Amino acid sequence: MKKTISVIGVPMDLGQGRRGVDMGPSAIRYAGLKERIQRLGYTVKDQGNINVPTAEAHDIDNDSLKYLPEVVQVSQDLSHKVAEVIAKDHFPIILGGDHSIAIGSIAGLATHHKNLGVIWFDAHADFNTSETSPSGNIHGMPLSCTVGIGHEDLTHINGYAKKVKNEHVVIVGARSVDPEERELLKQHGITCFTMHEIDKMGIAKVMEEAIRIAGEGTDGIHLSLDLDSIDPDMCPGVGTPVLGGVTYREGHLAMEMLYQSGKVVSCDLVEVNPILDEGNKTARTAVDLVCSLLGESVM
Ligand SMILES: NC(=[NH2+])NCCC[C@H](N)C(=O)O
Ligand SMILES: [Mn+2]
Ligand SMILES: [Mn+2]
Repeated sequence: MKKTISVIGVPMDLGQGRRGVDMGPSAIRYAGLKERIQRLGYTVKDQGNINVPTAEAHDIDNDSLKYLPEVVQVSQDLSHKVAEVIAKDHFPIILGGDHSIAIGSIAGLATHHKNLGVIWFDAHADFNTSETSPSGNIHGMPLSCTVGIGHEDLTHINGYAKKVKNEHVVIVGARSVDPEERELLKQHGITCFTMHEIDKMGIAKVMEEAIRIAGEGTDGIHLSLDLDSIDPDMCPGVGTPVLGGVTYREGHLAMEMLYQSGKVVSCDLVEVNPILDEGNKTARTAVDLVCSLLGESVM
């Protein structure tokens, strides 16, 4: 029996500065997400969207943690929704929105998975705190929050910090890390496979290692897939594009290997911004990749 997939939309744009990423859930749905996954033999339940406050209706009170109270509220609501579908043994696919939503998705997963592994597929490390962030944008901070570093309101969703152990977190695809963020990663022992390692070792070896780090001794892997990990030629519709990314085929091989591991319990698809896109190409790539994650191209 294949698991039921629960789709949860989070039209969040408060974690970064560019407008349009709030339309990510619509763009990914429009690219045929539900139909494509159903064709693979899964039952798909769309849970609709989490309510997100409108940027124009709120002021920024703190320039080093922009829209903090609003992001905290959405994280809490999303966490509840994810916990609810996980309790039914569904596989959640959470549609962003900017990457700050991963704070809520991982908090929700952690209610059930006491020892979760996380693969953070991203051009960035998203390991800043308000002290190291050059922008004050919370989408640059969700991974540090998840391991318990950062502002208490963000780290303590559901009343406790450290949803994931440092040794079970791995970043893949990084090529734009801020200097102090790099120091924090080292200090906290987070494994990071940059594009340099992918070029040298090959994506297959990198994924083998990543699956071992996030999968061994854990009760499941959460894939947090930032579409800016993929090269801008296939994913131009993202707020913070960085040249020299993961190719389309490397991305698919990574997803196929994750499927074969049998360890993945959930995923985020984040940072799709249709205003910056070319004919919904980025959302279509997101759907293609998630289909590989769910076994589309493995015989
Ligand atoms: N999820 C993302 N796209 N994050 C980009 C973060 C960019 C930069 N490191 C910052 O902290 O502002
Ligand atoms: Mn990110
Ligand atoms: Mn990114």
